Amino acid sequence: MTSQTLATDLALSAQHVSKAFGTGAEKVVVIDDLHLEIQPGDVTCLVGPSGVGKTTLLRLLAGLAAPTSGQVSLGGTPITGAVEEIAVVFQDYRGSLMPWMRVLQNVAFPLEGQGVAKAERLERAAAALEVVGLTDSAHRYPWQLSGGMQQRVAIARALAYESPILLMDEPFGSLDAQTRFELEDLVLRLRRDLGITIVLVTHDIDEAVYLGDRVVVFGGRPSRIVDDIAVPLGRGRSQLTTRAEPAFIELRTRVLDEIQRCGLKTSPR
Ligand SMILES: Nc1ncnc2c1ncn2[C@@H]1O[C@H](COP(=O)(O)OP(=O)(O)OP(=O)(O)O)[C@@H](O)[C@H]1O
Repeated sequence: MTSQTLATDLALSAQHVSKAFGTGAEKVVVIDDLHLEIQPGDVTCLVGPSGVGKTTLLRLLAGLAAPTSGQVSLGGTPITGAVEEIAVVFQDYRGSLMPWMRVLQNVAFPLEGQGVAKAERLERAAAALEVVGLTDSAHRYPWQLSGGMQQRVAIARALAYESPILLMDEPFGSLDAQTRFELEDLVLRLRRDLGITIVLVTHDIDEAVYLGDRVVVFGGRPSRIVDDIAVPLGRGRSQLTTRAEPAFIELRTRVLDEIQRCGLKTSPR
């Protein structure tokens, strides 16, 4: 995997997408007539106040939930369920790893369901662990690892699918700041070295601006896109210098302002 590119030219898009939960008087429309096109090769960060529908949208984009109306498509082909071109990483890495399986097996295991032969499963798992810097921990159990390492295992598992698109839902929300910085830089490396298209939901405005080629701000109920910002910070970013750049500070202020104008709370770091 280290020498392989996972770049795709397939655009992931939501067209006229609406999503409602419940029925009758209980019905809540969370997303209404949303249009969003994810550009291949970009890191696109989705931000917005709590409850606005970010996770719901990510699940729709992943094919893990169906829109009430409208369509999600990949390269023009409608998505009606999970597809092998899209992998997903959730915040709750503890719930997603199996404690009785060693790290290598945890990464390799889901490939069994895809019909991948055992030797290739192990090879792909080992390559994915190398990408996330965990080769030395392949034979340990998840509970022997720190939270940040466990989330690296979860990322490795997604990489082992060799999917060109990675959707991440608050992947670093429960990690300490230093570990978070390391994993943010891992995300940038995945995009740079493997060409992976990444969509990342975060509450952290600084993280969104640091990682994003584009930051999409959601607000309102039903939710709509209140701002869609191209981030002109180049691709060679550094935790120390990028975050101090005037353009970075200007963008984070703009995003925070947008979210505060939605009248709800989120957390700048
Ligand atoms: N399965 C469900 N059934 C009913 N309501 C749901 C369901 N899933 C989500 N919702 C509702 O949809 C709204 C959006 O939820 P969602 O988790 O997508 O928001 P979010 O922006 O990701 O929030 P957070 O930032 O707090 O994680 C919330 O009001 C939530 O209660």
